[in-house]
Amino acid sequence: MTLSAGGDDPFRDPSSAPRARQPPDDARGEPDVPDTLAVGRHASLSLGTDALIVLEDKATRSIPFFNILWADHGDDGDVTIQYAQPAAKKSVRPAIVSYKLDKPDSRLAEAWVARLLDRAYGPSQRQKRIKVLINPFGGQGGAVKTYHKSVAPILAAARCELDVQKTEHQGHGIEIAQNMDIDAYDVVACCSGDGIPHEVWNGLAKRQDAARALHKMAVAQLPCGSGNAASLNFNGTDNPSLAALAIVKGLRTPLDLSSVSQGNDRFLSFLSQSVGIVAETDLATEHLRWMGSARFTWGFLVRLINKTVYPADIAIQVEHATKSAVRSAYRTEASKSPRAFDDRPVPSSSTGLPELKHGTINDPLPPDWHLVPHSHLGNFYAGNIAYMSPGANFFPASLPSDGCLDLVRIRGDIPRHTAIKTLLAVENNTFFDLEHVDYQKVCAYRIIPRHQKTGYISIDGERVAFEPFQVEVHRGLGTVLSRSGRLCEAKGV
Ligand SMILES: Nc1ncnc2c1ncn2[C@@H]1O[C@H](COP(=O)(O)OP(=O)(O)OP(=O)(O)O)[C@@H](O)[C@H]1O
Repeated sequence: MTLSAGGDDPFRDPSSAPRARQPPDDARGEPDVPDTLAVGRHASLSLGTDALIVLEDKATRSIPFFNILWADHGDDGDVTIQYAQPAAKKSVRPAIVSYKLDKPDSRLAEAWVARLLDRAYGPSQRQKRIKVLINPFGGQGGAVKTYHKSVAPILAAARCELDVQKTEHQGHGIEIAQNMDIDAYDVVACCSGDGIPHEVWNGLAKRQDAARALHKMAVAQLPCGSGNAASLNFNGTDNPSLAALAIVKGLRTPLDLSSVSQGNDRFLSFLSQSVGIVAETDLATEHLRWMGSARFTWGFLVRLINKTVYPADIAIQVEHATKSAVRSAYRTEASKSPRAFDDRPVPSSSTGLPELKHGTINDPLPPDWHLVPHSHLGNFYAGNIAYMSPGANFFPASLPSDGCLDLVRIRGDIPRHTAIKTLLAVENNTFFDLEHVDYQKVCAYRIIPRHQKTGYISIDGERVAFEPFQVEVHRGLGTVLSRSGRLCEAKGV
């Protein structure tokens, strides 16, 4: 490769080019720090546009700033950089480069390391204080091993403060979140499936200071379960080591949470609510676990081919009724630049959960709502975020904090070939535009199943009673860490 001496070219040969210098930042009183550190006769470290350029013996390699976990300098001026190095099977593992400055200068090393960390973290909080919850029974039961092998080394290299606890029984995540010291941590990271994040949000919701706790505590997932939608959407991966890196670099992001009112209960949902084919496929195929993810496809096909219908009466508060309105709402948000800071006001410690604007399922239907019979309903599926499972971007227009759920309704009596086309369209990202897929943005609804004694209702992937329920969205009530600060890591519309 020919090395040029161009000013901004990250691949320039620093030994032959004049050192590029950043103007001093008078406001912060930073010394004049060069982009490039000479660390040997034929070696240098340069701050490029998006990456650290390591030149050694005329060979260059670049380490994206996103992958830089930490950097340190010693009194003698040596510099040590820890980063997440790509490894097999789309994963990363920590690696180190360590160099001595040509001329020991600990002030220069300190200032350069500070600049490197600024580039590496941007507005993301460094050295996050993380409460790690590990569900030893999540997924195939490998969460403890996965944590120690793939996750902990990344978090430790990034100098995160870690407090690790295993969940010991069902509902333990609720208890832990309900009683935790929210000022001692920045993040609760769940080494689990989607079940523990669901529990954590519900535990935070039970506190006297629910609004503050849900605002303060970012809930993240280190994917170790059978359903890992939270990580797919916010970390952009279901690989545990890459998810750890995404959490290290994640930006605080407001997330809508919905209240579900059923019987005399009120609880929070962060992911989805489904009645009909998706709920039944998810929950009634446990005995086919040996099939792996094929169990969903199989369960789906059987019900599609039988043209199963799930009649219900439904009342909806619609926010965007047509696909063009939904698309335009999505594009307006997606065109904004990444959100660097969480600009929501911090709720006081005496603020609990928001009041229900539309009452509970036991209250009369609000006066402006209308129950509409859906006698041929096949699929009622409300989603808060895009991916429901790998390759299943069911809600491509979803926005984490638009105050809406994306609601999909499909009739159960559509022709079989159309139904199969629908299934394939989810994987091909053409689902949204299918004519027979009704897709709206809604802020509240009530659904009452009819003419069925038993059946399946899934809230965030967990089975609840087969009874009427009502849902209302609370805009930006919860907090996650995401890569963009405002969107899911999914192809939009
Ligand atoms: N030590 C434990 N023993 C039994 N159950 C537990 C334990 N810790 C957590 N759980 C329960 O495990 C359930 C599932 O958790 P999680 O989402 O992590 O795993 P999963 O494999 O994705 O789930 P699923 O079994 O729903 O597919 C949660 O309801 C949680 O309460």
